Amino acid sequence: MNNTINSPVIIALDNMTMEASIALAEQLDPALCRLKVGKELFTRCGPDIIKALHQRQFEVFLDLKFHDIPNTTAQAVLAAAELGIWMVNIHASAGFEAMSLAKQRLLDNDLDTLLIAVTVLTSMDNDALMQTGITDGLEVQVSRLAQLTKQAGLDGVVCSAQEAETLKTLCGQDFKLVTPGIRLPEDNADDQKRICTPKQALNDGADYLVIGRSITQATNPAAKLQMILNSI
Ligand SMILES: O=c1ccn([C@@H]2O[C@H](COP(=O)(O)O)[C@@H](O)[C@H]2O)c(=O)[nH]1
Repeated sequence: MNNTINSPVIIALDNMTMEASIALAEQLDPALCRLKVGKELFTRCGPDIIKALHQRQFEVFLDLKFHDIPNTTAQAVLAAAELGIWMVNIHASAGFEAMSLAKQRLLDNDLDTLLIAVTVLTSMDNDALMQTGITDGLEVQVSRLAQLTKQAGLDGVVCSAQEAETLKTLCGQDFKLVTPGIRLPEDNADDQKRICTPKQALNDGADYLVIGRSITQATNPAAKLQMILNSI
C-alpha cells in the first residue's frame, strides 16, 4: 500500500460498475490520488472492489456514512477497517457516544484507519437544513457537530470547503477537513449546494478534496485530474 501520497485529491467512484471502476483506476496513478468507494459501488460489489483497488496500490476511503446506535456503528466501523482501508466515516449526528465508541473500537484493535464524521451534507443549504428541524443555521450546526466530533476523538470531519476556515480555527490544524462539493468554475453544480473550487478549498484549509463527476465524467479523467493538480 502507498502511504506516502501527497495529493489531496480523493476521486469518488460513483455511477459505476465494478468493471468501469477498475478500468478507471487503471488509467490513474495511485501516487496522484486516492479513491472513494461509496454506498452505491459497495452495495453493488462488496469487499471485492476494495481488494481490487488495493491490488492496484490505491488507498481507499470507504464512504458508507454509518448512522446507527453506538454498538452497531462501532462494529460496522471495525468491519470496514478490517478491510485495510485508509479512511471510513460515520454521521456526527449519530452522537458523541457512537463516535467515541467507534474510535475506541479501532484503537482497541490496533487499527490506524482514519475515522471521520459527516457534519451537514454538502447537498444541503440552510433551507434544506431548516426542513429537518434545525433552525439555528447551517454554520452553527456544522461547527457544533465538528466540535462534538473532535471531543469524541475522531480524526476529522466531512464538511464543505466553505466552512474550512472556521473549522480550522475552532478545531485546530491537525483536525482533518475532507471536503466534497468541489467544482471547477466551468462545472455544473448538479445536486451540490455548498461548492468551492479546488484552489480556494485548499487556500481556506481543506486537507482533502473529494471530487467525483468533475473527473469521472470527463472525456479523459487522468488528464482532468492532472489539470486540477496543476491548478492547486
Ligand atoms: O457531504 C457530503 C458527503 C459526501 N459526499 C460524497 O462526495 C461525492 C461528491 O461527488 P461529486 O460528483 O463531486 O458531487 C459523492 O460520492 C457524495 O456521496 C458529498 O458530496 N457530500
